[in-house]
Amino acid sequence: MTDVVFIEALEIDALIGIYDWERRVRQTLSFDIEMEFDNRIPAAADDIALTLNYKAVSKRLIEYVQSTGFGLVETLAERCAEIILNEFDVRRVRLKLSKPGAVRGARAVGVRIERSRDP
Ligand SMILES: Nc1nc2c(c(=O)[nH]1)N=C([C@H](O)[C@@H](O)CO)CN2
Repeated sequence: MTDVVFIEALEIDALIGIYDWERRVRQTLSFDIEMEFDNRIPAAADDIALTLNYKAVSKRLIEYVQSTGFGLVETLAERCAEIILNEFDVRRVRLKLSKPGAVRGARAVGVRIERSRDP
C-alpha cells in the first residue's frame, strides 16, 4: 500500500465470543484500518467529495458492528473488510480487530487481515 486513509483505535461495543457469558454482555472492540487510495486526487482540488471519507466509513462500521453477534473475531473482521471494499471506493484494506482484555496477561488479542477487490 502506498497512500492510505486510516482509522485508528475505533472502539465499538458488540456481542462477540464463544463462551456463554460472552453471549450476554457487550464487549468493546478496537479497530485499526488502513484503506488504499490516491492522495493526490482530493489534494489537487481540496475537495471532500473526491476523497475517501473516514467519517463515513467509521459511521457505517459502528452501525454494522453494533448489530452483530458473531462467535469469532475472524468472522467479524471478514464482514467488515467486505463492507469497506463493496460499499466504498477502496481497492485494498488492512484491518486489525483487537479484543482488549480477552486473555489475562495480554493487552489485546485478535486478528489482522488484508483483503483486496481483485484476487
Ligand atoms: N482465533 C480466535 N481465538 C479465540 C477467539 C476468537 O474469536 N478467535 N475467541 C475466544 C473467546 O471468545 C475469548 O475471546 C474469550 O476470552 C477464544 N479464542
